Amino acid sequence: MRTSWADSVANSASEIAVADNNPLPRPTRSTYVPPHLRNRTASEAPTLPGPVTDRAGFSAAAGGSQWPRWGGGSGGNKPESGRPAQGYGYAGAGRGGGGGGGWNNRSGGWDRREREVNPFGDDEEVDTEHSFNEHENSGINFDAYEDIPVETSGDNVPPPVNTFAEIDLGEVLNQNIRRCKYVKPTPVQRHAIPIALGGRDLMACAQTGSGKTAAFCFPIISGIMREQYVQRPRVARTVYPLALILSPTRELSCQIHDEAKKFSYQTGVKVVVAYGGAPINQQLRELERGVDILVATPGRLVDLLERARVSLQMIRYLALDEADRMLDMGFEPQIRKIVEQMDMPTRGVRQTMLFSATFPREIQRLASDFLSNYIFLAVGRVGSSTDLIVQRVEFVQETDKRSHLMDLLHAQRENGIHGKQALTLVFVETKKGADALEHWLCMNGFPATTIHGDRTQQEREMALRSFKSGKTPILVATDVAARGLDIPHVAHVVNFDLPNDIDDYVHRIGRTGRAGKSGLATAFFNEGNLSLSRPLAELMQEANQEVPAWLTRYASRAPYGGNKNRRSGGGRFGGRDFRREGSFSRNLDYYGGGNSSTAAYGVPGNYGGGYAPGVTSAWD
Ligand SMILES: Nc1ncnc2c1ncn2[C@@H]1O[C@H](COP(=O)(O)OP(=O)(O)OP(=O)(O)O)[C@@H](O)[C@H]1O
Repeated sequence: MRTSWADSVANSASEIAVADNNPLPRPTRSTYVPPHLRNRTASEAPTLPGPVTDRAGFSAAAGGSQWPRWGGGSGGNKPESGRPAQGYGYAGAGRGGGGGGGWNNRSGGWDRREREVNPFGDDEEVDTEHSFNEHENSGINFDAYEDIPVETSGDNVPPPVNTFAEIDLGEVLNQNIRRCKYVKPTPVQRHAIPIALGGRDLMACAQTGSGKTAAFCFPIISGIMREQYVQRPRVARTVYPLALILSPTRELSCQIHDEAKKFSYQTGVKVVVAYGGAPINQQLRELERGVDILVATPGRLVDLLERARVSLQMIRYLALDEADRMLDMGFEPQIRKIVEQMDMPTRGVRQTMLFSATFPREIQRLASDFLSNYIFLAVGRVGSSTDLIVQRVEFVQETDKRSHLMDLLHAQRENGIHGKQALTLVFVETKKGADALEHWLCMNGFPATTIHGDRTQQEREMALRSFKSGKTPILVATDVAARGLDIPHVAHVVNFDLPNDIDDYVHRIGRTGRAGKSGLATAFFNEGNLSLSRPLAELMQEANQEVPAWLTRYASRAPYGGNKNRRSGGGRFGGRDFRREGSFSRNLDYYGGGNSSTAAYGVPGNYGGGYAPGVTSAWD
């Protein structure tokens, strides 16, 4: 019988208790000793593993742990891959080999830990059992993700886990996970975390709001915690982060930074963010205080690299969030520069993880340049939207859009369907259009603010704060707010102007219906959106939405557009790992509900190439 994520939530505390007392063979786990209590002898610091040929990667290890314990002590073995794979448990976390080295070689040592601001705002000890039983996320429909089909392809795919307790990320990180009230891993976390802990490169595609941030943050933080002895070069004013997380927008980088700070609280792992539009000196000062994980937007990072204030020489982990956006025409040259033309260890030496809710095949092909013997993971159909979001499409002529929006907002206000705190995010195509609509809404008694690339960073951040707090419950945005932003209580996303690309639509509507909550998305469609009619109708159908008859008629007449080759094999489970076009080995794993996945990876590319002109304007 399948165990659902939701059902398991209720039982998690007991599962964890059982896991802790389980007499069955399980990975042996030495007691985790916080870094500040460890013996700090610098003599045994290993250097960065040298480049390797292709890695054999994951293999079973004898002796209780399913995976080899390369991340362990100075006497431990290294993986063939040349970089550490992490087994269950700490295997001594490097201490067994004879004392160990310093905590990396950060200046400032442990004392800073004492001054670390508590990002949870709780200063009491976290009571494990109580915390796991607490349902802060009450109202979250954890079942919602259970019927999602999961596909993995690649060699020797590490098996998924069902609970955080099975993974053993380390007690401090576990405690932070409990503080976040994450009781069970989401499906993408169940699969991606073991893959990443196994040292494997990963291309992961999972629906919006399904917990991808933690899926890449946990293994990185845990990995850095294990690698206590990395000796970093000492070059005045240059810092050497061990992990780099790149994202396309400033706001998203800030959000990932905030999340990563929470997850790494009291682990000794330092997270710093660098993004454009904010004073660089302040960011430089932060960097100088020490950095293990650098979260950055590409533009600001290139600046820091060119000033030689950051070196990528010690990077062990590279994560690209919204990876398909990062590799599209707007960003690809910058990403290539950062990854291939600076001093970052080559693929195969570093571990590379790419995450997004959408992964057009042509972008997958590009992305494979950055990956080595990687595993492809798809949770749900690539580029699909979650059926937690009720999608409506209304035929509205350009000239009627404002009054139509007004009707929606009035109805929403009167019905109070979504409660007092309901926030509405309205997407428009241009920056000027955003300003004009915001002004008009305010004039008509609807407090609104706006976020787009022509606003200063300060204005952007203020707008976001004002929206989040409910002070201005309507945010008019360009695509700068389309990806990644996790804003609680967004009940309604309105596509006032539809995007040209269906993937952009998927990300936009994904600002609601997150973490198992439901949401509403309304789109205004007219003849100007013809090319989107077919992919939109298909997407809605796949997400079990009601497709208006008029949209079906438009779709049947429309040329195939609005789609960057997302859907190739047809059917719900078609269109996956682009390597399956060849005879790549694969492994399919279902949580039920999925249709047969054996559909051929059909039709060859009809990649239209590129994004609509102007969409990069708001990106960093
Ligand atoms: N295991 C978990 N249990 C409960 N909530 C979780 C869990 N993992 C993540 N979340 C919450 O789910 C929400 C969405 O997570 P996240 O922002 O990582 O989604 P995402 O998949 O990256 O979405 P997007 O594709 O839009 O970037 C966040 O509020 C996060 O705190």
